[in-house]
Amino acid sequence: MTLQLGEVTKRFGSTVAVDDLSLTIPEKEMFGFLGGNGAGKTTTFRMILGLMTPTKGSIVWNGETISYEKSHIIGYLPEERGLYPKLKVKDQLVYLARLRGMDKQAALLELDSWLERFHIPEYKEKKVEELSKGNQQKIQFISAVIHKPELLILDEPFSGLDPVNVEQLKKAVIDLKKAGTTIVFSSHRMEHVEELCEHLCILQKGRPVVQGQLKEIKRSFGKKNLRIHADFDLTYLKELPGVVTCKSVSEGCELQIENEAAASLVFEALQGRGFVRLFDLEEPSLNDIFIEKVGASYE
Ligand SMILES: Nc1ncnc2c1ncn2[C@@H]1O[C@H](COP(=O)(O)OP(=O)(O)OP(=O)(O)O)[C@@H](O)[C@H]1O
Repeated sequence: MTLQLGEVTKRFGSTVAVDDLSLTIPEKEMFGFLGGNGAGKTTTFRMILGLMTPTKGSIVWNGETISYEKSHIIGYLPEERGLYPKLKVKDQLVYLARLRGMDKQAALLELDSWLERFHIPEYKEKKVEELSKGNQQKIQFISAVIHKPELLILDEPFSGLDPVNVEQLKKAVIDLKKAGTTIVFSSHRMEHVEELCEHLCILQKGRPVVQGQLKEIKRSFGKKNLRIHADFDLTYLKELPGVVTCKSVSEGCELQIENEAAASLVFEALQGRGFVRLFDLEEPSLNDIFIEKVGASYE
């Protein structure tokens, strides 16, 4: 049950929001869908949901073209939250669950279990407008998952939450994945994507600039980070072959290097100079990759 986008394009007048995008999202996986502001993420989500028709291309779930009629198999947490402020949590969630084919009793049971899980059972009888922003977001999350969708789309699910609530929601998302839900989520927080996703795509102006398995993306980036803490001046290291950048930090420096051979050269160059407290070679972070691939277009 993969989700396949084939050469999808969406134009708004002269703006090309999504440009010939082909993607395969593996089933039962968590897929990171990234990009700077205006890259085309939300537009892609709306097309997957059948809320917008692509100008060109196909979107296929489980071998069938996706349409609005299939919305009961999809769960969606939109970036712009959209609950009715005056309605009680219980009435609102039961209503939304029934729209997606659940009966009232099943919806209430599921709602109770989610409210318990998020430690907010007392909010069931409250109006949405009486809840804090973070708790409204939890309710909106429940509305996206109450009907146990096969495919879950989360647009910036962690924005606006405090660290404890981020962890709670992350755990819920991980459990849904373990239970077999295919999840696509967007985030501007690279560390969340690194933690949760095996595959990802970074969009820029509607086109993928990076796509594939996170491990492979990191390996093929062609640069690594080297952290050195030492009791002597390290600025001479920036002249060595294979050293791309050298940033001084309070305890030493952080180098971007081309490969492991460059790390060996740096290691040799440190010998006999003084005490080295840390020499740590790391894969590039997703943040490094994002900034290099997408950052250039901001300049
Ligand atoms: N309904 C619309 N009418 C006209 N242009 C639109 C419409 N929706 C989106 N766009 C344009 O399409 C492009 C992609 O927007 P989109 O909202 O998909 O980006 P995004 O990646 O979700 O951005 P962000 O991270 O800021 O939420 C932008 O240039 C936006 O202005």
